[in-house]
Amino acid sequence: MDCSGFQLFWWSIKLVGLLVALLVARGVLWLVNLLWVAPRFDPLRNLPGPDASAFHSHFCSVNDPDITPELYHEWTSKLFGKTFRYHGYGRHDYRLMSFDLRVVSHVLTSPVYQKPWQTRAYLGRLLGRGVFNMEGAEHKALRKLIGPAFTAQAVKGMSSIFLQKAEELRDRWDALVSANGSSTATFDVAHWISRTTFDIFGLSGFDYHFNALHDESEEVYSAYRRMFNISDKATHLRVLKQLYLPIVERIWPDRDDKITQQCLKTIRDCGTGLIQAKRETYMNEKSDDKDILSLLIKSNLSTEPSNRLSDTELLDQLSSFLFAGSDTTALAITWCLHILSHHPEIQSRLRAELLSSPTPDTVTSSKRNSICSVSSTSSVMQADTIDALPYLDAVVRETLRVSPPVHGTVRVATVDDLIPVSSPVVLRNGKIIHENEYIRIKKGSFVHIPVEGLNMSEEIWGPDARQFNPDRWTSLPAGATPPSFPGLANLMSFSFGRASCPGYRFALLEAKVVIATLVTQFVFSPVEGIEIGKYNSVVTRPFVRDRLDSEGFQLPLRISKHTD
Ligand code: HEM
Repeated sequence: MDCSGFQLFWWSIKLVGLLVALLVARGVLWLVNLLWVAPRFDPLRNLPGPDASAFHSHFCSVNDPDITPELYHEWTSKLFGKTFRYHGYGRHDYRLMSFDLRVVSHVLTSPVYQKPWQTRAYLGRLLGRGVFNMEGAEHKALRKLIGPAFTAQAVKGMSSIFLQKAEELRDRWDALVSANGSSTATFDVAHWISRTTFDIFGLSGFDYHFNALHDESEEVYSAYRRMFNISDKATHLRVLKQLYLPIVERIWPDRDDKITQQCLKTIRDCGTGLIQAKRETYMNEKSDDKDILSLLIKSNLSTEPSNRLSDTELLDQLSSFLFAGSDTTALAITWCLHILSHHPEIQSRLRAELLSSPTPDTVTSSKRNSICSVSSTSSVMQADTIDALPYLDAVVRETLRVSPPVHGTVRVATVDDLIPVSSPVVLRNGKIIHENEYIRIKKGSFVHIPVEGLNMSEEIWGPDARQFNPDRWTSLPAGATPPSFPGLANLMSFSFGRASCPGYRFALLEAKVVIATLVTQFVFSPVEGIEIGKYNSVVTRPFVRDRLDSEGFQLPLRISKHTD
């Protein structure tokens, strides 16, 4: 190497060194700002709340269903009041949590608060440009477009599917219970109910037969199931990799990434064909199909062409509804049977109401094969009868109150904001924020909405808030009724505001129909020698204590035929 070549080499080394040093310095500055500087100016710092050491997180506590009812009670009524902050990923990470409905309403209704980009990006990988992935004007337009698919009328139009599948499940269980000449059997009801709600959504969502109750090998069903299972079991590290290093998944996909891609392809191939066929039928015959996809296609075609969704986007909505509505409703039904098994007197009273209610002629199965062919007034009447039963309604709502399938949700402030409070907040420096004054929150701060906590707040529901008592629904305290309590269906379980659950009527009717069909036929009791625990991921699932790792999520129950 001659002298000038050596100098060039030497300068290159220096330049690279300088760049590395600058990058390291930037990283160090970023860390110093994140861990020490920014937290000092975070207005949430002054709020009351539990303390933590440098890398201590309260995530484990606020996500542990074994302790949250007691913990929230202690935090709100004894230690911090209704509005406080806790620590997310360490002491520097202040997060707001509130049981003050004015604060909660502000956060859930103001456009300032959005679903965190992490949630949207993660779900976007699986569900594409679905409703979960959208925010702002785009989200608002989409909610308007999907509205017609979830009206009370539209949901009633699907009731024959709910009845048909509930009866199919009842018959499958009947066979299990009667096997070997017995009249009692013990099995995992959670998985059976999940198969049922998948089937129901296949028919009422896309007019598609998953046939999961019959067997679980249908390819689109398997694709959804495998994909959702992978996402449900994803470790923290895996989620972080997918969010912050998505390129790794593209260049070097692991087994789960490959399976997810295959599943997405299967779903897209089938879904695109379905959408094209439905659209053609609608354009040619103005068909009267009542499944959600048909209603979406109609709504889409009657929207301004510039605002219409593409076929892929339509399919992404359907996948999002399936993701949001299938396991949630299955869990509502599953938790209800679990609770009834522990409250035999409530179970008997419910059964008595169901057996004494007038039922119109049942609809023959052939009429119910596809929602498109259903013109059955009697199934709507039957669903209407079921829907109107007061004790069933109270049992279902009370289950959703004490065991909400979605235990909480999170929003992030997109700009600095002032949040009005209705209960005083005593700051750490002794200053008081009075009613109708504001707490400050800075852009980027996370707000945790404690769905389960609000459902069990003594302040809202009275001193027996943490007990299962369906009778409370005949005379709710003033604080638990509108306008004081804004939750959909009088619960926080479906949230409320801009991104509340559009499927709540669907879920309530589906749950009632399935529970009514099962409880008239069977008696549910707990399995001796095991204890059922709750596990919070995005949803709250049941498991047998000490057997989660070996056997996964399940809810075994002892089921016998009702004979009286
Ligand atoms: C018992 C059953 C159900 C429960 C407990 C439930 C609960 C919820 C909750 C709490 C949210 C708000 C999440 C958030 O704010 O981050 C939500 C959103 C949503 N739910 Fe449900 N849901 C249920 C059933 C359904 C059904 C049956 C469907 C559709 C058929 C559905 C579709 C959706 C959709 C699309 C969203 C997103 C709304 C948006 O982002 O604008 N859900 N659900």
